[in-house]
Formats: sequence, C-alpha cells, structure tokens
Amino acid sequence: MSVALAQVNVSPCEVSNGTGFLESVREGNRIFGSSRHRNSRFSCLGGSRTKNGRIFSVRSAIVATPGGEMTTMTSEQKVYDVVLKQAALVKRQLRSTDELEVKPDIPIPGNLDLLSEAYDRCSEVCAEYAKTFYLGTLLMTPERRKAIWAIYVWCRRTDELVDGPNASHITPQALDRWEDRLEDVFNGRPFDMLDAALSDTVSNFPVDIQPFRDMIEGMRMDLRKSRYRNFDELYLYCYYVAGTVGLMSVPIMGIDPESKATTESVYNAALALGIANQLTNILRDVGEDARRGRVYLPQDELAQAGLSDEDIFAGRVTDKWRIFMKKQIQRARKFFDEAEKGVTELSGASRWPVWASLLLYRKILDEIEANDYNNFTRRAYVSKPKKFIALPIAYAKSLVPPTSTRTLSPLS
Ligand SMILES: CC(C)=CCC/C(C)=C/CC/C(C)=C/CC/C(C)=C/[C@@H]1[C@@H](COP(=O)(O)OP(=O)(O)O)[C@]1(C)CC/C=C(\C)CC/C=C(\C)CCC=C(C)C
Ligand SMILES: [Mn+2]
Repeated sequence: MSVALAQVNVSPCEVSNGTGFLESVREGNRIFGSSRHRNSRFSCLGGSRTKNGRIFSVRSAIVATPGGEMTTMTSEQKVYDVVLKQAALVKRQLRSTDELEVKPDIPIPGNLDLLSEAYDRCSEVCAEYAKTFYLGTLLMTPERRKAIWAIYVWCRRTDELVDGPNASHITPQALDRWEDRLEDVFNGRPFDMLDAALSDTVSNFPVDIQPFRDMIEGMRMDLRKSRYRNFDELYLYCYYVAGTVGLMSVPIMGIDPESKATTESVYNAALALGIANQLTNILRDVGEDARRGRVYLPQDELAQAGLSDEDIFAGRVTDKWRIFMKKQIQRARKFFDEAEKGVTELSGASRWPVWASLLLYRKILDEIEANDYNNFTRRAYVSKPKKFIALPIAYAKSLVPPTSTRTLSPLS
C-alpha cells in the first residue's frame, strides 16, 4: 500500500495519475472551518435526516404488501423510492421563479480567494477529463457551472478510487473513510481544496447527500462484484454509479418555473439519463472490462442468447452476439427516450448542455452498430464532425419550452 493511501484519510486527491489533478492541495488540516459554512441544507431540507442516517437507503429490499405479505422489491422500485424522496426534498427550492438564491459569502480573509482557486481547479479538471462536457457547462450560469464542476470532480475522484492507478490498494474501509469525508464536506468541514468547492456548492444549492453516499455504495459494489446475475442487479449498479449523477445535478440545473411537469418526473428523467449513459458505457467497454475480468452484462440474458463469459473473453463477433447486442442497445435507447421527456423541463440555460450530452452519448450506440457490434477490440467513439453537428441540434431542442400540462411520466 502506498504511503499516501496508508494514511487513513483516504485521499483520491493523493492518487496521482500523472497529470497532477488528483494530488492533494490540502492546506492545513481543514481549509475552511464550519464557521463560514452556512450549511443551509439542514434548514432548507427541513432536517429530514440525521447526520449519518441512511434514511433513503435503497438497501432494504423486503417490504410488506397492503395485505401484510412480505415481498421483495425490484431494484427499479427501490430506486424510484429514492427518486420520490429526493424530489420531495427540493420541490419548493427548484420551482422558485427567482434565480436560485446564492447567498453572499461571509468574508473571512483569504477564504474567498481560496474558494475561487478551488473552483478554478475544478474547472481545469473538468476541462481536462471531459472536454465536450466542459464546453457544455460554459453555457450555464456562472454559479451553476461552478457547482457542476465541483460535483463532477467529486464523482471523478470517487470513480478513480476503484478505477484509478491505485485501485488495487482500495479496500471497503478506504471507501468508508471517503464517505466520512463526504459527511464532513456536507457539514462544512472540507478536507482539501476540491472538497471545499463541493462544500460551498452544497451550501448554495439544495443538493442532498444521499446520491453521493449511493455513488460510494456503487464503488463498494465494484470492489466485491464482477458479475451481474440479471438486469435487476445491473440496474441497481447503474443507479449507484450513474443514476446518482442525475439526482445530484437536477438541484443545480433547476426546473423551469413555467414547467407544469411534476418534480418527480423530472428527477425520474434525470435518473434515466444516468442509467442510459452507464448502460452505454458498459456496451462500449465490453472488451476493455473483460480484459480486467469484469462482465457487466446480465448473465441470464447472455445464457438465453446462447452465450457465456467464455464467448466474451474470446471476443468473437458472432450472429448470437449481434442479436444479444441489438437487444441491449434497444434497452439503453429506451432509457434515453425516458430521459428526453425531462430535459425540456429544466431551466432554460441548462437545457442546451444536457441535450448536447444526451445526444452525444446516445450516438455511441450508433457507433457500436456501425462497428458491426465489435465492442471487443474496437472502441466506439463519436468523431469530432459528428459532435459538431450535434451541438446546433441540441441548441434547437433546448429552445423548446417546457410542457404546459402534466403529461410527463406515467410514474408521476
Ligand atoms: C431531467 C434531466 C434529463 C436532467 C439531466 C440530469 C443530468 C445532468 C444527468 C447527468 C447524467 C450523467 C452525465 C451521468 C454520468 C454517468 C456516468 C458515465 C458515470 C460513470 C461511472 C463509472 O463508470 P465507468 O467506470 O464504467 O466509466 P469510466 O470508464 O470510468 O468513464 C462514472 C465514471 C461515475 C462518475 C461520473 C462522472 C465523472 C460524471 C459526472 C458528471 C456530472 C456531475 C455533470 C453532469 C452534467 C451534465 C450537463 C451532463
Ligand atoms: Mn471508471
């Protein structure tokens, strides 16, 4: 174990990847004390959870039916429960006709400079790791874009724990420490500069901690699991590592004050976008994941198609594989369709970047088809000219105003 990681304060910021973005920029023990942090979340969320409580956990699977029988909930039901609760938490704040109220900072000498440096660093990381997405964020209002950068960086660092160069040193205990550190961020006690940006963000926007905790849960899952028996198991994984990003983002993006869609339906669409993106990731990276001994495809569906892990490790594009892949792509597209219904309901300035990211990610599926389903040795990617063409299309879509009737999701 490297010295940096052996120091119990697991710091993916110390898990350097050679470009330096992840190295620690910690200054002293805590760079901002809780005194400057307004921690508005506890007041704005109505104190509906305890500090370490897992009130909205998706882990409890056994429920009683109205008739008193015990039954098992599907992952989709469990996750939808989280969505409903997340939506209920922020309903009022998101529908304000005023711009989200970003309160002035309490000027503690030096802190504002540090904070602005922290956001600059987040913007650099984002620009380096996700260029197209970064360009999209430039279309948002300055406060929103800074918040999205801070969340992006936290997500990237969290993923890097299990996927980065030091992943082999990461234990469940290390993830527990990362979660403790997350609690500190939400309590106004950031550990380093990048955490400080997130701490500031969650004090300015009605972002709840649960999706962040759940993303860490997804990383735990990655440590202990390399096969998924069926789509229900895979869905839960996708919620943890990607659906959560949708739930984290809606409070920043905001809902158009003119929208008559229910908050729940918008959250549901955001969740769907995360799931669609992750399913696409999985389909694009089949070969790469197999080389790491991982198969993120539902085992029962593979078996039904007459396929097994061996076929994947052998990497042969057969007719059975093509038929299997067609079904998987179809499913991912359904989630994109579900997501599309919600983008129009977002606040005006947030729609373009979200449309752009949706259209570009969706195109990866077209590229897998164009590669004749060879996702073993060919990585599907969207060329620059295709990306370029998608941007005005996304812009045109972003001009469509929100729905004026409650016609969105059948679940709402
Ligand atoms: C109503 C409505 C549709 C609202 C929009 C909500 C919204 C903005 C949703 C965003 C969904 C999104 C971008 C999800 C990311 C999914 C994803 C790709 C997750 C990846 C996980 C691990 O996968 P893996 O290890 O297999 O992949 P790599 O090979 O490592 O890439 C992640 C890597 C988890 C970490 C996620 C991120 C770093 C992305 C975080 C993005 C944001 C915070 C910003 C989202 C905002 C916009 C405008 C798209
Ligand atoms: Mn990853």
